[in-house]
Amino acid sequence: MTTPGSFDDALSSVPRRVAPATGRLRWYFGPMDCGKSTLALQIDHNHARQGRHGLVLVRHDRSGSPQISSRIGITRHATELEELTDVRQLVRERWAAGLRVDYLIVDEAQFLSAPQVEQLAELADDAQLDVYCFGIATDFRSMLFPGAQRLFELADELHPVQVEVLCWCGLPGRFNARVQDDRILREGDTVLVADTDAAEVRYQVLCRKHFRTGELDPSPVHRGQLSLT
Ligand SMILES: Nc1ncnc2c1ncn2[C@@H]1O[C@H](COP(=O)(O)OP(=O)(O)O)[C@@H](O)[C@H]1O
Ligand SMILES: Cc1cn([C@H]2C[C@H](O)[C@@H](COP(=O)(O)O)O2)c(=O)[nH]c1=O
Repeated sequence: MTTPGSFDDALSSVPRRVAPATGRLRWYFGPMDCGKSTLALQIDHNHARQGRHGLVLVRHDRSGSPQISSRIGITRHATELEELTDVRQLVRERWAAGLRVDYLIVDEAQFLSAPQVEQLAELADDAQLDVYCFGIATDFRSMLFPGAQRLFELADELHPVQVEVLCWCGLPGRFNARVQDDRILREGDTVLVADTDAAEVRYQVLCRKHFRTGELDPSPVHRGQLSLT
């Protein structure tokens, strides 16, 4: 017996999954450039290869397009999440069209609102979807993004992404500094979509000491600005 309008009710008309889902909410986090989008695309590929059906979601990809783009060169179309998108509704629409949803991939998940993260937790619990979220934990001021904070609070699994991004001094970098005219910006909007090699405002991953002191690379050869010849 299912309650009309519930996930169980909506699920009853949907074809069975090929492989069992675990219904877990997973949060993969790390600084810019550590390989999160690459990992998101790899996980999607591995699930799809086994006949599982995923919904690939993104909020504010750097490319400006609704896609997940990895700097290693692979991209995949994704559904853009707007500020007020109800993720449960997106899944219900798939079910209503007779499509299966086994897992969700969400890139740039730091930009989600707290209610959207709660919706993902509900989908994991009540519809047993496997939910994989990827994003940076802290902003240019080293404060948690609201979406990241809610993920730390709610996720079943926390996964720091293993690839180290090095500060110019050689220490592992964890802080995403926002840089303009070779100075670290300490004030501004939380959301400013840009890349680590952008022209005007860019981001640079630093260790805590150099994030704190504001010291940027003293030898710009590391950023390809000097010729060695
Ligand atoms: N040509 C390349 N060969 C090997 N690794 C690369 C290449 N270009 C970029 N990368 C690696 O890709 C990673 C960035 O991946 P990406 O998924 O875009 O990161 P994130 O989503 O965490 O910002 C960096 O760790 C970088 O070392
Ligand atoms: C620190 C910080 C970052 N952003 C933006 C910049 C990029 O567009 C993304 C992170 O992308 P990546 O895939 O992890 O490289 O976030 C921002 O808007 N505000 C910030 O404070």
